[in-house]
Formats: sequence, structure tokens, C-alpha cells
Amino acid sequence: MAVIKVGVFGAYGRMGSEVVKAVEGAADTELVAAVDDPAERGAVRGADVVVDFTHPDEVVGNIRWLAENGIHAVVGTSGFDDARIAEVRETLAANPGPNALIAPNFGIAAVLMMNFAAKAAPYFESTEIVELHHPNKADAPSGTAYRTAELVAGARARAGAEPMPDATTSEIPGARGADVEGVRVHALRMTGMIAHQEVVFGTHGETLRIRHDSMNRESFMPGVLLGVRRVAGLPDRVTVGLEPLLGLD
Ligand SMILES: NC(=O)C1=CN([C@@H]2O[C@H](COP(=O)(O)OP(=O)(O)OC[C@H]3O[C@@H](n4cnc5c(N)ncnc54)[C@H](OP(=O)(O)O)[C@@H]3O)[C@@H](O)[C@H]2O)C=CC1
Ligand SMILES: O=C(O)C1=N[C@H](C(=O)O)C[C@H](O)C1
Repeated sequence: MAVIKVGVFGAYGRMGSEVVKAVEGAADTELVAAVDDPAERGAVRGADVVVDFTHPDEVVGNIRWLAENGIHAVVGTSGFDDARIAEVRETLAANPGPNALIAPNFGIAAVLMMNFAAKAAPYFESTEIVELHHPNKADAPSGTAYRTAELVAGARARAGAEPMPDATTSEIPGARGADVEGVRVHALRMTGMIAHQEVVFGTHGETLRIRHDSMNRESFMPGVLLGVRRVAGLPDRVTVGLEPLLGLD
């Protein structure tokens, strides 16, 4: 059995420490370096794949460094919009060899929640997203909520949906949440929470709620290991989302 050599960026953080345990616990992966300081990036030289769970301000620089050093990147760090994804695509194009997999959420159930939300969206006049996270989270809205809003907006556009009804003319700033491609996203930061999201749909006489809850951070690890195992063989230099690895559209 071929063993994949893995480095971890953000190794002492909430997610990175789980990744270290998962990589050490799997029979087909070997931990070569656990890095929590950008000055020590060089320790991952010799790795086939580096997993990044760091900070939205750091991650694009980390991916660039990995691309320049010929190492595949499996990225969970949030904070990616279209401009950042475009920057990563340019970086990878300039450095032939390694691939990057950027997954807004490595939870298999979370990926299914996003997929189901996109499928449901064309059938409802209104869709809004409520995400709930622990109060130590740096970014809002969450990467998962942002990605869900993009998927919902895309599905609505392809179906020729009208803009969602909303008569608000007077508003305390923020009361209606953030507007992501026409989809309202509301972010709660609560002690006691880990990572949760509800996509709320409404039409005449009916509503639907699709809810996902991460109960612990270990739950993300099967998705992370799947990414580690598959990133080198992905057909595209940059893959966004775990969907293609799960056979989802
Ligand atoms: N895709 C997914 O499924 C998931 C994604 N996430 C995302 O992962 C990211 C990390 O979350 P979380 O683990 O809670 O955050 P933490 O703050 O607990 O961990 C981040 C760690 O990264 C370190 N770090 C910061 N910059 C660098 C760098 N350039 N190189 C190496 N290490 C660095 C930090 O060190 P220091 O504190 O000293 O700065 C810290 O120890 C967030 O963006 C979060 O949204 C989280 C859960 C699931
Ligand atoms: O910061 C977190 O905790 C999480 N971040 C990711 C996000 O921004 O969507 C994934 C998950 O929600 C946990």
C-alpha cells in the first residue's frame, strides 16, 4: 500500500489538531510535519499533500507557497470568494504539477445539505440562510453559508426565478443579513455552538427547512482524508467543494 506523506498547516488549532490525529491514525497516511507558524512552512518539504486549516488572511499565501514547492493542497480554511478562487487558479496555472482542493465544508452531511438546498431552491419564492457558529470564528458569514448562497443563487438563476419578495424600505443596517448574490445570510456567534446551518425556504402555504449540525470536529475528518487520498488524481488543477469526490453534481 502506498503511503501518502502529509503536512498540516494550522496544526495546533481546533481543526488542525484533529487533522494531525486523523493522519496519524490512518494506515495509508504518514504525518511528516505539523506547522503552526508561517515561518516554519519549510518543514513540510517532502510532503505529498499539505492540509491547511489556518486563517482566511493566511491561506492564499500558503497555497501559493505550496504550489511553488510542488505540494498538493487540501484546504479547509474559509474566506474564499470568486476573486480569491480566481487568484488561486492563476497561481496554480503558473506552477504546473500540484493540485488544490478547496472545500468550504468537509462534513459529508454538510455537503449533502448544500446539494439538497440547491435542488430545492427553484421550487420556492424565498430562500434565506441562517448559520450558527462558536464565537471564536474569525469570518462571517461562514464559508459554508457563502457557498450555499452561491449554489442557491445559481440554481434560481438557471430556473429563471424572479427576485425574492421583500418590501423592506426601512432597516437598521444588518437587520436583513448579508446579501450574497441576492440571497440573505444571517450569522449567529454563540457560546456552546460548533457549526450549524439552516436553509429556510418559503412559498405560498408551505415552508421547508434543511438543517445541518456538526456535533464535533472529528466529524470533518472522513472528508479531509478523502481529499488527501484523491487530490493528486483530480482532473482539474483547482477543485472547489467535495461534491465531485462524492459523485454529486
Ligand atoms: N472546511 C471545513 O470543513 C472547515 C473549515 N474550518 C475553517 O478552518 C479555519 C481554521 O479554523 P479553526 O481550526 O477553528 O481555527 P484556529 O484558530 O483554532 O486554528 C488556526 C491555527 O492556524 C495557525 N496559523 C495561522 N496562520 C498560519 C500559517 N500561515 N501557517 C500555519 N499555521 C497558521 C494559528 O496559529 P495562531 O493562533 O498562532 O495564529 C492557529 O493555531 C477557519 O477558516 C475555519 O472557518 C473550520 C472547520 C471546518
Ligand atoms: O470556523 C468553523 O468552525 C467552521 N468553518 C467553516 C465555514 O466557515 O463554513 C466550516 C464549518 O462551518 C466550521
